[in-house]
Amino acid sequence: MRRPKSRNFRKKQQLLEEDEIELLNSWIQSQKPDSGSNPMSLPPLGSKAPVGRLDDESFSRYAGATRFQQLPISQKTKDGLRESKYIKMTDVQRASLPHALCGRDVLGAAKTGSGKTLAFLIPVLEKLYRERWGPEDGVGSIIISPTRELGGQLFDVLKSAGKHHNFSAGLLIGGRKDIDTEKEHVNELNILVCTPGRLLQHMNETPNFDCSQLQVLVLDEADRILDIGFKKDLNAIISQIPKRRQTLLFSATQTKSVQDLARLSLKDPEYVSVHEESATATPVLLRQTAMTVSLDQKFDMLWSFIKAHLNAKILVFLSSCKQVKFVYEAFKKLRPGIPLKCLHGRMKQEKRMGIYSQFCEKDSVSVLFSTDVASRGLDFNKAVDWVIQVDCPEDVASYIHRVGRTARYRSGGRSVLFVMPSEMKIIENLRAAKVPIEFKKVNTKILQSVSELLSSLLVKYPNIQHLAQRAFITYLRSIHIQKDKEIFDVMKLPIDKFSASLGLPMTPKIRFLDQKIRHKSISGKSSLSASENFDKENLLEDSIVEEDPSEKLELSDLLEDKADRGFILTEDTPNLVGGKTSEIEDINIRPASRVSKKKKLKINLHRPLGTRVVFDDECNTLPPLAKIADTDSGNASFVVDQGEKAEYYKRMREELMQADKEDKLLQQQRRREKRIKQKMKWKGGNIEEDHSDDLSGSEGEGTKGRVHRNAKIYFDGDNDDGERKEVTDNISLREQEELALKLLNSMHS
Ligand SMILES: Nc1ncnc2c1ncn2[C@@H]1O[C@H](COP(=O)(O)OP(=O)(O)OP(=O)(O)O)[C@@H](O)[C@H]1O
Repeated sequence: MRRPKSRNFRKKQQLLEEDEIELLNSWIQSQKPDSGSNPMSLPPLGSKAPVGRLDDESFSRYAGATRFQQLPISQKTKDGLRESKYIKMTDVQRASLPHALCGRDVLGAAKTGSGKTLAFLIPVLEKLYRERWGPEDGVGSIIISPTRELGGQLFDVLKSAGKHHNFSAGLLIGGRKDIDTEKEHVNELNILVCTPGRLLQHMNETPNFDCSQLQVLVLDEADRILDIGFKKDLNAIISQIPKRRQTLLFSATQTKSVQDLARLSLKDPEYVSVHEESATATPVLLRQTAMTVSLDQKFDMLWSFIKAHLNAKILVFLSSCKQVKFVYEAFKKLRPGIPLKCLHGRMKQEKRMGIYSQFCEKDSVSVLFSTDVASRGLDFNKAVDWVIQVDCPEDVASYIHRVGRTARYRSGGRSVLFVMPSEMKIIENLRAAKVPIEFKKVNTKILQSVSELLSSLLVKYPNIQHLAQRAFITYLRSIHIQKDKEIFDVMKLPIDKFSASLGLPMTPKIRFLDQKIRHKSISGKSSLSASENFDKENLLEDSIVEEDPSEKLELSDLLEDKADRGFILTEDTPNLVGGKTSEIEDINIRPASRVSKKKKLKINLHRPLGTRVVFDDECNTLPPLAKIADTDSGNASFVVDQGEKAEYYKRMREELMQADKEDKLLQQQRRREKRIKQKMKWKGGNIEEDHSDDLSGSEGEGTKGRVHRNAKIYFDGDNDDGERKEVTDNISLREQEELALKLLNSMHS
């Protein structure tokens, strides 16, 4: 704990601060274009030297500034930075800080991991400091992040760089239960780090929420926040904050859309793009590889990769929550020999944060399966060795952010992109965007097939089978809804093979695809049926693999080099099992003989001829029990026992027959009850109406009397004809006679 400072000390400190603020303010004033001095002039866009010609004398001493200590910023910020080990500025910090400190709007673009966070946090702290912002002034700055995890990370950096300031700051992100406590205190906060949804919630629900004094608005990952997904929220937020403010937008893939900038009412923004002229759009120390992997081999490839990199920290991107859940749960059961984790938007917030911080731990090796929630901004303590993109990113920007989770700030990293033959256009796009990606063919021979293990697992664990079905559907849907149809065409996918590769006993029905196929054949674009179409694609894929001479060359290269057998990449793969022969043996590499892909696909086929497919109540297929996995014993092993299989079928059939019988009985029972109810109703209603007739005493009074005399009175008007008939038929003759007698009696009396 700090000892309370004496009054004299505090006074002295205050005077010093006042002097400092005066000095900083006069410096800022001198940078204004109409101040008579030359405005600070920065190099043209994309210049390699971030801070170049600075004509103004008062500013010249900052021209060559390379360290934070040399900047015209408060001692408190300097101390915070020094203690957090931030000494030298990065390019983007050197280029943008002078502008941002002068109060200008900035559009900052720089590669992933290049230090953009401090480039906007320092100006926030400085602006509020110079304005002598205090608790009574309320919200002075809002920093918006697209994801909760990134919000948390920004908040941590803010806390460490700004620890000597007296501002109050809060992290407002969705999924937190303590919204009421937040509402009580949000007006006392000076700096809000938030996600758009939560901020808007406070704007709409928190009484007296006031940000009318806002000084600085920051959008981290600006292009993401400005895109369609956040459009409504962001527009609503912007409409509630003052127009007179400083706005800082940062991203590795910055927006240049005039419309976006107009939405934010930027004033002559400075576009600071320090790497625009760089030879590559991605970090220099990032080595990027792409390889063709057919859809049905993706999981084999992923499994083989993980098994070959048991000492690495690997981040794996998949396209949907369902994919992530399935791969995580299934691989966990198969125990690859490395801790597995998963992160997606459907998880509870505490769990999400817990997983995120566990994965950040420096020395732990693990695999994190994630959706794009982890694709932007997250630093993971600079500790990720590999980024694997199992599913193709939706565009180049998304690719750049995903791979940017490794090779951050002076550290190296590697990435692998699995591309399906139908998605090859993405490689062209990436190269056009200056992404240096090396293309490698896969050595399918050294792939370990996981599909067989999966199909056994699905038999044993119905919940995983359900996850597999969901993963299958959502993956196809994710492709179906992609905008870039040149890359993503669901009709080109080997759907049956994909289903088999997930271990599913048969391909689930895909409604949206059926419609698409029907539409296609009606419009005459294709005379092929769906399966014919897919078969054609499959054949195409096979022929590509079989006939490519370059692949043959690489295969033989690989086979000669034993160190590379652990995995698929040629040349140097630093995180390979690395010469540890015992581990290489553990990997259980397939024999090196050339197995044609077609043959392999046959092995993957999960529905042998003559297998009966059994459906459950919800029309899901029940597993045919091709194999039973004994995964609990640690290593997944197979028991391919015919007797056991037959026993399984018998049991299944008996269970189904029993269920059918029970269903029929239940149905009968329900019908009977309904009949009785209706009869009772009629009888009760009749007596009641008789009584009412008695009371009215007049024949013509009310319809009820008339209805009684009508022969077809017995049934509820809501029932349909079919049901009426059924009930009529079921009233016995005796009952009808009784009824007629009753009616006659009532008429006579
Ligand atoms: N001046 C600096 N000196 C030392 N380390 C720094 C400096 N600036 C940033 N870093 C470190 O570099 C890493 C990346 O920084 P940051 O997260 O700000 O990058 P970014 O450009 O925002 O990346 P992304 O585009 O992925 O969001 C962090 O670990 C951060 O602590």
